[in-house]
Parts: sequence; C-alpha cells; structure tokens
Amino acid sequence: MHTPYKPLDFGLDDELNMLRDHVSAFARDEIAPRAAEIDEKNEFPNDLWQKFGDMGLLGITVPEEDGGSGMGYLAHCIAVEEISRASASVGLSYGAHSNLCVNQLKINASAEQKAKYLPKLISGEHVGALAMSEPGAGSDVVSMKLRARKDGDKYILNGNKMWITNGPEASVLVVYAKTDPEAGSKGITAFIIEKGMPGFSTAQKLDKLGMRGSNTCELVFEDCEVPEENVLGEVNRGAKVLMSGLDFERTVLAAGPIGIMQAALDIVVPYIHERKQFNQSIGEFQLVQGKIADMYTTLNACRAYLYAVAAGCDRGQTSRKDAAGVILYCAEKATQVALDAIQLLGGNGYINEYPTGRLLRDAKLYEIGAGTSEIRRMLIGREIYNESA
Ligand SMILES: CC(C)(COP(=O)(O)OP(=O)(O)OC[C@H]1O[C@@H](n2cnc3c(N)ncnc32)[C@H](O)[C@@H]1OP(=O)(O)O)[C@@H](O)C(=O)NCCC(=O)NCCSC(=O)C1=CCCCC1
Repeated sequence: MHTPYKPLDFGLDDELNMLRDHVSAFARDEIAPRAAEIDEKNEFPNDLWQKFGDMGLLGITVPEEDGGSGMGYLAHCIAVEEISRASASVGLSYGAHSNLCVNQLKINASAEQKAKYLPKLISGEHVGALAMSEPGAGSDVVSMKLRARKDGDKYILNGNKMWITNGPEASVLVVYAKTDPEAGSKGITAFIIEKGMPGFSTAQKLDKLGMRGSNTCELVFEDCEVPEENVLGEVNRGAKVLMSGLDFERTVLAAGPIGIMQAALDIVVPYIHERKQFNQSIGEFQLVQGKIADMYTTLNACRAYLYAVAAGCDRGQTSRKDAAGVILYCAEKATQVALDAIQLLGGNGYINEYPTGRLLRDAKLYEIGAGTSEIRRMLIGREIYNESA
C-alpha cells in the first residue's frame, strides 16, 4: 500500500521488507476495496482463507519442517499490520487463526497432533480459533466454568465459551476447560476441539459495534465427547499454556492498532491537501499540521515498541509486562488517532461514507479484547513492583 509521505525506515532486514511489500500489495488490491462492504455485511470473506494459505501467511511462525513459513513473531506482526491497514476486522480474524490457534499448536501440540491439524490450518482449508472467555469469566479467566470430566479414555465437556473470534467458521479450536474445578489455576486443561464433534455447537453470531467483518459467537458444549488424545499439553497444566499464549497474543495483536493508525494517516494526509477552506488547503493551517505531527509520531513510537517486543519474542525473550504494555499503548493510541482523523475530516469524518468512523469502532476492540486496559496496567505495575522488590 502507498504511504502518502516518506515513512521512517526501521532498518528491518530484506526478508521482512519483502514480506511487507507482498502483503501490502495484496491487501491494497484484494482487501481494501472490500473493506466497507465487509463492515456493512458483518461477514468475513471466506475466500481470503485460501489466499492467505497460498501466500504462506497462515503458518507464518511454524517451522518449515512442520509445513509453515519458518518466519517469526516480528514477521507475523508485519503481516497483521498490513492486513489491518486495509481492514482491521480481516486482520483480527487472521491473527486469531494464525496466532491464537496455529501458534498455540506449534508451541504445545504433540508430533501426532501437529501432523493431524497443522496442514489444513496452514493451507487455509480449515479455520482456527481459540476459546478462553465465558459469559461469567472475562478478566477473571481462571474462574472459567466449562467442565471437562474424565470418562474412560475420553473427556465429557459441558458449559459455554463467549465472544469467540472465528467461532462461527472454525473447524479446529483450542479450548480451555476445568478438569479439576477445586484446584483454581492448577485445574485447567487445554483441548483441541473439532467442528462436528457430537455435543459441540455454535450459537448465533454476535452483532458487534466494530470489527464487523470478524465473526464472533458463543460456543455451546452439551455432553461433548472429546478423545483424550485431544488434550493439548499436560492435564491440569492449561493455565501455563493459556497465560504464556496471552503474551504472544498481545504482542502480535498489537499490530492491529498500528494498521489502524497507518490507515488513518493514509486517509488524512491526502485529505488535508484536497480540502480547501479560507481559500487554501487546510494542511496550510498549523493547528492541522500539529495534529498530523501527533498522529505520525504516535504511530512511529508504537511501531518502535512493537518491533522491539516482537524481536524479543523471536530471540526467545518473551516479556509478560511488555506484551501487556505494547498492546495497552498501541490500543489506546489507535483510538486517539482514529478520533483525530475524524476531527480533521470534520463533517465528512462523521458520516459513514468515509472510513474514519469504522477505524474508531474497530480500534475500540483492542482496549477490551486480549485483556482490558485495566488488566494490562495491573500486570505491568505488578511486575515492575515485584521485579524491583
Ligand atoms: C492477569 C490475570 C487477571 C490473572 O492473574 P492471576 O494473578 O489470577 O493469575 P497468575 O497467578 O498471574 O497466573 C495463574 C497461573 O498461570 C501462571 N502464569 C501466569 N503468567 C504466565 C506466563 N506469562 N507464562 C507462563 N505461566 C504463567 C502462573 O504462574 C500461575 O500458575 P500457578 O497457579 O502458580 O501454577 C489473567 O486472568 C488475565 O490476563 N486476564 C485477562 C484474560 C484475557 O486476556 N482474556 C482475553 C480473552 S479475549 C481474546 O483473547 C481475544 C479477544 C479479541 C480478539 C481475539 C482474541
């Protein structure tokens, strides 16, 4: 996609710059022209899964020997960023598939599970999702109620999951349940659930404020029989799988707000040349230039933080506080930058003919999903306090 000013060079290597060019051109040609329609129809365009698969994006962090592209978390962030720049809801669903589901399998699945599930998830034949939240367990995720009772060589699951991204179309889902309800975080187990397992169904798609092209629903488990070979990781050790997964999730999903901020600048910079008031382009006014300066510097500061945290993940140095920190900062700044874009477009920014309203509605999700801003601040403050004790 064309950046309407000279962007800052972050000194990324050739492989990452080529990936950005490749994804950016695809997003410009195949996603951006459909972004308004995707939002209006409240529907993910399913043809994109196959195309993302063909481009090698769905298993981007999976080693080549397991059928993936063998790239890292920084590469994954760049893909999410460029897709989200064209359509934030497509970027969110893409991240939910490739990071929340596929990357969790990469880290925690057995060789047999990888051989069974990864090929179709990586090709785009299957869509992936991850389910942790419940109607009564959002921020307090450890209080989840979905029960998995051992019965011979299988588990019987009963309960619900809520707000599940890609839930309506997912064929493979990583689902957390309580195998020992009295044991708190030491009684959680991760399972691989397949669409079509008896007793597993999805409820009606949720009607959201934003991210409308990313399908979300409730999952229902009614005496759902799951073979014990579908346990992901160790029994009763699912809290570690969940919490460490959240560090990667928060890092990679922080690229979504960055795509939104870049999209805001893509719209606003040409607009301030075209829009004339008082016989001149509004870009001539210093208050307008000041807002553009704030948007640009905010975007670059967010990018620098994200690229540093993602490069740390690639070196095996995951940081819980900085995963929470980068998504906290990028999400709140994306909401502000979307508001700035609306303000600069004035009356045009407030009508749905222009995409700035969608940017704002989409940005708001990132202050809530993958841990609220409040939970993120708590995690960062707690860790800094404990580290410095
Ligand atoms: C921070 C939090 C509130 C939990 O704090 P507590 O102090 O209770 O938990 P605590 O005592 O810190 O931990 C429990 C166990 O876990 C281990 N562990 C923790 N971090 C890690 C880690 N980084 N790596 C490995 N193990 C870890 C910890 O040691 C403990 O184990 P133990 O019991 O001692 O054996 C947590 O629940 C949270 O974060 N909520 C937000 C959930 C939340 O973010 N959903 C979002 C779901 S929605 C979503 O994901 C999407 C939304 C929209 C888009 C798509 C995705």
